[in-house]
Amino acid sequence: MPPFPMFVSVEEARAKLAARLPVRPDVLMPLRAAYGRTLARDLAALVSHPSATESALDGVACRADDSAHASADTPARLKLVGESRAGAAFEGRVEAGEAIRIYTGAPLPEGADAICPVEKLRDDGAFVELLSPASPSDVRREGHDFKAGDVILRAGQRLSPSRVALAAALGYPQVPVLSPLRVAVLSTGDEVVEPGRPLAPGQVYNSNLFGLVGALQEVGAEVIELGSAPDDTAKLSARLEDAGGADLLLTSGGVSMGRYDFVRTLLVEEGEVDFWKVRVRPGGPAILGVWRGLPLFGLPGNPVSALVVFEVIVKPALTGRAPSTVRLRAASKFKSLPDKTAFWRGVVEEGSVRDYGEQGSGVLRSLSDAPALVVIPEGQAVDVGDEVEVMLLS
Ligand SMILES: Nc1nc2c(c(=O)[nH]1)N[C@H]1C(S)=C(S)[C@@H](COP(=O)(O)OP(=O)(O)OC[C@H]3O[C@@H](n4cnc5c(N)ncnc54)[C@H](O)[C@@H]3O)O[C@H]1N2
Ligand code: MOO
Repeated sequence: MPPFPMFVSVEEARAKLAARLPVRPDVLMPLRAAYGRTLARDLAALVSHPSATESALDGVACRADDSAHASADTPARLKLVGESRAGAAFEGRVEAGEAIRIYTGAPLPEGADAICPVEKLRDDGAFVELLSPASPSDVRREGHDFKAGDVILRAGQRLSPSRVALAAALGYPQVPVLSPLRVAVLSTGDEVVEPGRPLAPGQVYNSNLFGLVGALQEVGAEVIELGSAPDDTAKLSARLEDAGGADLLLTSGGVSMGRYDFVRTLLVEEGEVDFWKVRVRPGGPAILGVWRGLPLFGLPGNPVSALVVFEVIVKPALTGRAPSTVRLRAASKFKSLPDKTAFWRGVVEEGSVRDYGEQGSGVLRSLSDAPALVVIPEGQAVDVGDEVEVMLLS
């Protein structure tokens, strides 16, 4: 028996990796640089939105009672007493029988409680005729979206474009975010070649490095690119030593059963192993350990396995969030092995999901053509028409 756990579940693998990551300090970051970062604290609104009760349309503001029976045949005739523009409010009060011109986002004056849009008006300069009743529902109340003091954004949320916009709307020029994790990425294998160089038979372009750098950037990590290392323990160690300042070493390849699987032997012989092998398909041979004081997660070399294990284990550990899933009807059969959760590449069509067909771990097109992972827990089979859990990848 090896002196470390083997065949851990996906959840155990996530938890063990998360436990190896350092706690990240908060930093205050200008909002314009914060896209993609993770909020470190809840954000409460500093102001209300809208900041005043305002019009949702271009038209006139008046009292609803004055136009309750207005129609094209019997228009309501009201006296124009002014206008309210966004940024230049009407300071007076709208009395019975009066209206003001008003524009979208402009403050509603006192006395008025309804809006009639320009399409339903005749305007002769001094008076307006409303051809249909002015509507109170076209008034946006102060604080209708959020009120000052309401907690609107939450710690742990990733700042997507809409959340960055929302943080600005709440009134924050800077936001507290988690300082990014620094992740060093290294591909291994004598056969791995950088694109742009000639490829001899038996060699393969280093697709894992590019996929993993992109996946890390997507989760807001700071990436240290280490390129690739040959199947040689001394050279592998030398490359990993270049990862100065990294919080995590992320490698691909060299973790399975072969004699040249040096990432595994490096951890077993020179480090500490938290686990080797996960009850997952694809990606079973993944390994986690510590080498010279740094956590090292070894992804399998097969390109689909590397990216799937990143999505289902590494990304949740880095972000602290389990993958979000949807439930869809299966349009083909799916099954897993008794002791492995399967992540099938699936195609989503018309609200259901079908098997992509080619499920080989070396066929990257299965992920790029079918960026949906159908999750089949250990020992389960799914029939056409059953509901399945699906992770939608970007
Ligand atoms: N006897 C057994 N053999 C294998 C087992 C097993 O249980 N028993 N597991 C298989 C599984 S599952 C996987 S996944 C692979 C994982 O192997 P390694 O992590 O050791 O990866 P390598 O052997 O180094 O490479 C596998 C495959 O991927 C290609 N590769 C590697 N790096 C890259 C890269 N950066 N870019 C593109 N492609 C890459 C490599 O050329 C190989 O074709 O082991 C099975 N074997
Ligand atoms: O998982 Mo390996 O990941 O089946 O090729």
